[in-house]
Amino acid sequence: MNVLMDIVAGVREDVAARQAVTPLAEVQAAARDARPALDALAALRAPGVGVIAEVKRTSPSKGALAPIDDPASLAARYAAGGARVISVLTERRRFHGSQADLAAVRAAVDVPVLCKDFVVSSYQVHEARAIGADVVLLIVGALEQNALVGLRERIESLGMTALVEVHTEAEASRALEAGASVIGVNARDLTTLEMHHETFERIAPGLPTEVVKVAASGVRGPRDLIKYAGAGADAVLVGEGLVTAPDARQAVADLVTAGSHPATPRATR
Ligand SMILES: O=P(O)(O)OC[C@@H](O)[C@@H](O)c1c[nH]c2ccccc12
Repeated sequence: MNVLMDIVAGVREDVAARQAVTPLAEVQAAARDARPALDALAALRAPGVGVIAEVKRTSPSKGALAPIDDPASLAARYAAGGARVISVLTERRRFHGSQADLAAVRAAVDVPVLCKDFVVSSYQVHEARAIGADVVLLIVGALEQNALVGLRERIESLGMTALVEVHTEAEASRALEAGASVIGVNARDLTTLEMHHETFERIAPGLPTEVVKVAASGVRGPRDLIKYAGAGADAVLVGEGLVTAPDARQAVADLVTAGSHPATPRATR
């Protein structure tokens, strides 16, 4: 079994356990009561290369990255540095995240918050909305095409934005066919956990201009952001490089500065 399928199997078990405690109707009601979602699409389309800063404790490839005792305060530092969106890993088994982390972050910042998980059911989409998520990740490689389309529609019908993640050209075609307006290209192959640094440069030029393009994984500093910007990135998604930085606010600010420099492609567009 590949890593992605293994993670998804665990997620399905966790979702079934939660659903046995809290039925869908209850989560749907909570989603309806939540404060309306923020417009992440507009935030990502603003001039300059956007920084999506991630709250990430652990990863399956690297193990423990940083002990994050207070996700809300980390997120507040990211926001102070100019992060356009805050991503929160909510997956429990491999990433040691939780929905409580996202709820805490949501309460601490006023920028859009991304629920970073392995979403395979509409139950999870309603959960994400109920805890205040504005953006939900969908991983093409984890979903059949009809599920991808249905989940994308569900996310948008709740006023949220879907960030549709791909790692290959074939997945990018599926994302477009599913109507994605924001596509993330992950440099890491989630089935093997290998990094392929050239993935974004290969795939992004084939995407329509109106699609918001996010480069994910492996961004350690301004040089990487500038490289991705040159290949057409509208935003970069950064986890490890920020959670391990001595000063998270400064580390985000350095990326934001690089992304708004007049010489950086996309800075003035
Ligand atoms: O820590 P990094 O190398 O900056 O990567 C962040 C992000 O791209 C990574 O966390 C990620 C990208 N896609 C995912 C899907 C699920 C879980 C995690 C991810």
